[in-house]
Amino acid sequence: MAHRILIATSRYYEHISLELEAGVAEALADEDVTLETIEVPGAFEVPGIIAMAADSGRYDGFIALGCVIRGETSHYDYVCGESARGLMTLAVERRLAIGYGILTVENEEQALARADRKRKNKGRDAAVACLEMLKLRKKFVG
Ligand SMILES: Nc1c(NC[C@H](O)[C@H](O)[C@H](O)CO)[nH]c(=O)[nH]c1=O
Ligand SMILES: CC(=O)[C@@H](O)COP(=O)(O)O
Repeated sequence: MAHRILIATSRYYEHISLELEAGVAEALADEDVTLETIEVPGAFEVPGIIAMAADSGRYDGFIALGCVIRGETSHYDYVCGESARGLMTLAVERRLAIGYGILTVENEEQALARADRKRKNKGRDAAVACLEMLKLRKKFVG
């Protein structure tokens, strides 16, 4: 049966997220998966929405997408750190298969290079990781 994967994406930097989403779609085009996307305001909200969606039992795996760009204050550290921590907590404590595609960068130029499908394509990396964790989970959890 097709794996049901939810893409949880921050729209804070929408143009970056859209390119990451395109990278995911391209990477999974030939796989037996169904993809759904849900948007949240920022990276900080991504773990929360994945937790809610996981509770619904409708998804096998998750791909977290977004971009956090350093500003003038320490806010960046909280948004990046808490978002990653929340995702790791979900992955470890609830055995969720989560691909991590939230860019944490110094400037927009770095973000564009990492989102771009013709360059670093971090959307693809997150998609591949999610799929691989889904397969590995079968081995141990069923
Ligand atoms: N500065 C960035 C944010 N900040 C917003 C937070 O994620 C959050 O939505 C807000 O604090 C309301 O709860 N989000 C990003 O995704 N990227 C940023 O660079
Ligand atoms: C990552 C952020 O939240 C950042 O955009 C905030 O910028 P600032 O630290 O200049 O308020």
